[in-house]
Amino acid sequence: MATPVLTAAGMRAAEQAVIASGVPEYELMERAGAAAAEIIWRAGGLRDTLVLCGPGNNGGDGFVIARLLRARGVPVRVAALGDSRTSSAIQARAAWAGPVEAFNDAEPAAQLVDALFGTGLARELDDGIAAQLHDLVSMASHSYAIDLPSGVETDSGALLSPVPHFGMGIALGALKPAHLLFPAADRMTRLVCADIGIAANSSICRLAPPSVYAPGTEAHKYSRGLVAVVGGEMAGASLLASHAAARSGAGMVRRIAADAYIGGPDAIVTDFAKTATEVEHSLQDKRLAVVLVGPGLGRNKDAQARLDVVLKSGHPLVLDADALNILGEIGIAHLPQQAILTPHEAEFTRLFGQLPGSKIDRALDAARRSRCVVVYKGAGTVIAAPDGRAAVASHGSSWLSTAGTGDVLAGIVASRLAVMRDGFQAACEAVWLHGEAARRAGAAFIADDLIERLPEAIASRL
Ligand SMILES: NC(=O)C1=CN([C@@H]2O[C@H](COP(=O)(O)OP(=O)(O)OC[C@H]3O[C@@H](n4cnc5c(N)ncnc54)[C@H](OP(=O)(O)O)[C@@H]3O)[C@@H](O)[C@H]2O)[C@@H](O)CC1
Ligand SMILES: [K+]
Repeated sequence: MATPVLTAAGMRAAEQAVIASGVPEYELMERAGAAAAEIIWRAGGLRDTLVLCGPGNNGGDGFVIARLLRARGVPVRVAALGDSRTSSAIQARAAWAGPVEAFNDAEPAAQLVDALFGTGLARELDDGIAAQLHDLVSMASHSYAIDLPSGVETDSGALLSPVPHFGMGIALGALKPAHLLFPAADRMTRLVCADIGIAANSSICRLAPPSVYAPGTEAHKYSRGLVAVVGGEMAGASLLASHAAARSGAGMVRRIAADAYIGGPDAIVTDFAKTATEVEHSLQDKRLAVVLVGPGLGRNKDAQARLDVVLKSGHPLVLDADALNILGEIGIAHLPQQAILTPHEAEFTRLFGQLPGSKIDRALDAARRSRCVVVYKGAGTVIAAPDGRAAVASHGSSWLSTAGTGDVLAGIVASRLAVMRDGFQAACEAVWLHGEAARRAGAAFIADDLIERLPEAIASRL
């Protein structure tokens, strides 16, 4: 099941709904503290522990954690940043029977629990606080960020001040955008989400592993989907995209290009189309399920003419690379509805300008404006649909930052769209399969290696 992602305001609303149903706020704090203490106990056992508590409810969680770990025999010290300011945090502090040290004077411990700030962080940490937190985390062998690492902005994943790298992030009740968006997501080596009995409903989810279906017994190449990849005069990128599409489940792939290249897998048919009129003629095939345009298209007048006939073809479209760059110049008014766009950061800005908000907000805004599914690529790829659904991918590999991997992704998107026809689902499946192929390819791979791993990635989800 997809894990929901809630903003700070969404989390407060979910919390208020539970409180309105008769559960006291302090009970939620006890649940949160108990769930986190259980995780820490399992990971860290009887290690010497220092719990850092802030002034709000995140600090309140810290006092509960300290009390429950101590009850299990863990040697625990608590250091607080001033007085507790909320009624629940005051109650949790009162239930902690041990001493409370001043944060600035706290000595390091093998295990460090950061309960300074969570979703209520309003501004950057003072330099002294950030430096002390950094030192204590780096001197611990085990470190845990309660709800969020102190210093990250909940909704955007930005670092408001320097944030150390934690061994584990323990999200309370639901994931927040900062658990998946970079740079914050990179500050937690492992991430777990503790259930505290809050119904977290959201149209934004973490990208989940898909269920992929094998073709039915009646299937044939056209029922499984014929994908056309429209390229230009340079073969490489459109070949990569075509090859990736062929390895991702489509029944047949046809490359429509102006280059004279005749190598590549024999299963891929190349239509030599020197002019836009010839491309137009090739696209008149009613059996086409999806057309991908962009990889290797080029940006000259001829490329624009080719793109133009694709946009007018009436087929479901996937637009990538040079197609997005040309659209960035001529404007998104020319886009047919319900296409899938796969921009990286620079292409996204060219298409939509500088939009405000988090990467999730920007992707959703772009999807609404363009009435297309938007796959906003990069570390923490966000897939957004015009109806408000969004999925955030957090399991990509940093080795994906190499030439041609975008062409491969575009090919997978086109192929999954040909197989299933739902743009948002197809894009989600494609991003997951691309990430999984990268994980299986290991280190220092090239785009071609990813394609070879696609059948295994698909097989793992059958
Ligand atoms: N939602 C839920 O369902 C549940 C939530 N729970 C927990 O509650 C947490 C949210 O608690 P929260 O709202 O009290 O905010 P929190 O993060 O403790 O910080 C607020 C305090 O810090 C202060 N402050 C802020 N920035 C500062 C800075 N830079 N430097 C210094 N001070 C700064 C701020 O002061 P102010 O801005 O008002 O001056 C205020 O006093 C959440 O993450 C989770 O752990 C669970 O217990 C149960 C279920
Ligand atoms: K924290």
